Amino acid sequence: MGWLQLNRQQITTSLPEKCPEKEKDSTTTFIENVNTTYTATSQLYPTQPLQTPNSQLPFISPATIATVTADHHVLWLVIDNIIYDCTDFISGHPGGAAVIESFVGKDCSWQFWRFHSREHMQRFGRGLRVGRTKGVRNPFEERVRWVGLRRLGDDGWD
Ligand code: HEM
Repeated sequence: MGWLQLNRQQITTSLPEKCPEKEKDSTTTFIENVNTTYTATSQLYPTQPLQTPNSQLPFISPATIATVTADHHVLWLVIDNIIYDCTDFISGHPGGAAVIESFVGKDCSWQFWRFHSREHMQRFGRGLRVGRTKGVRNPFEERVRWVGLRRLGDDGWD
């Protein structure tokens, strides 16, 4: 699968033994580490309440998605015309960061449904919704797999 790169490695960073930073409170945020691009964008396009139906999410055009994600500081994905902000989620994604990074600003609906259930989406995806859109392209064509008269994975849910 050309579009898939699994990354299960645990990325750990440790400070050298004699580093003075080790003495400091681990909750300190250093100003040079604050991503102002993301802060501004997340204020402009906040994640939406869990109870908001998809149809009532704010509409964000494909052009805006392209602009917002252009510098890859803001990691938006589109799945079934819903925009998910994975900027904070990416570091904890069990499937690794690379797969999410490779779809920033793009549609990845069919790839997403190959690996996740509806329950995954409800539990982990719903809280990441920032808006809805229409017309964002998936860079890869889906190879349709057929089982009898039904499409594999088609459980009738939308
Ligand atoms: C809204 C965005 C996403 C959310 C909330 C999400 C959530 C999750 C969760 C909860 C798991 C663990 C599943 C389990 O325990 O069985 C997972 C695993 C995984 N995800 Fe995602 N994911 C997202 C986007 C993506 C995308 C775009 C891809 C690639 C197309 C991807 C590929 C994978 C893979 C390959 C795994 C590992 C599957 C396995 O080990 O069987 N994810 N993701």
